[in-house]
Amino acid sequence: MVFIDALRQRWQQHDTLVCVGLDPEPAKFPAQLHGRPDAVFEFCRAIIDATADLACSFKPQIAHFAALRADDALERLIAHIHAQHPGIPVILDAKRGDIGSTAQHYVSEAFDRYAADAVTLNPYLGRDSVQPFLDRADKGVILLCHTSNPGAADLQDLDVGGKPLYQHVAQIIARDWNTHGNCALVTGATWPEQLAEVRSLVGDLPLLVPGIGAQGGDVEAVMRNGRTADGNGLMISSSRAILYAGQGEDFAEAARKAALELRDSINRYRKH
Ligand SMILES: O=C(O)c1cc(=O)[nH]c(=O)n1[C@@H]1O[C@H](COP(=O)(O)O)[C@@H](O)[C@H]1O
Repeated sequence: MVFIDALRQRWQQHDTLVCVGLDPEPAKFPAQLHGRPDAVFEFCRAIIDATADLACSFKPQIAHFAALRADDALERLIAHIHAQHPGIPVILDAKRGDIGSTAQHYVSEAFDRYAADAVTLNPYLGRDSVQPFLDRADKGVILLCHTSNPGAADLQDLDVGGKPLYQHVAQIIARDWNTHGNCALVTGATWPEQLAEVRSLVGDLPLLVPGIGAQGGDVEAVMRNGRTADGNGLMISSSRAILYAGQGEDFAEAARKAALELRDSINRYRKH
């Protein structure tokens, strides 16, 4: 299914804006998984199965797998999501961005090798670096606009002709790059004013909002400033606060409880 349609279906029919981030860190795994050869797969699969009905999307972060030589586990996890939880889109968080000929290989990596439904990209190299992704009209292209980290302001807030750079990024992508309707933007939960600015510039464009949970973003501020008029429009992602909510045998249930609490706290602010 087309990424954006799958996402809308999750928002509306499954009543959730929660994006479950998959950022495996073996040192934080529960004791029963320590030393197991396929621990990354087993840990993430347990989280996926425990939270699937609460998720509008899953977002594996590629460096967390590649650094562990667990690319194969990532492939199998995405295949598992598609087979066991069909209809839940997978966002490969890779933050790619390179000249067009190399970008073609990143396209194959994300969509052919890993079978992701969407990918995160850095727009710094400009339109031609993103075009091979935009051309895959059924896939989501999620571009960094105002990131969640403290250093986001260093470049993204620079004044360019009377307004900050991130506002140009938002406008150019929404107006010029979104010809197939498959673009979305990353706007961190830790910058609620900028989130409101972006929402006012891009209409109903979907926004991926990391920074809730471990980075301290506030759900109410995100909802007030980022939701669309119909109470949707957001993929509010949380990784560590869900994945490592519990360290014991019942880690998957603890993760489910954390995801449920996040979904419910978001839903309190969807329609007001
Ligand atoms: O593109 C992202 O997902 C992303 C963008 C951003 O601005 N900030 C950000 O934290 N992320 C990612 O979102 C996840 C946040 O993890 P937690 O802070 O544990 O919820 C990490 O995988 C980050 O790489």
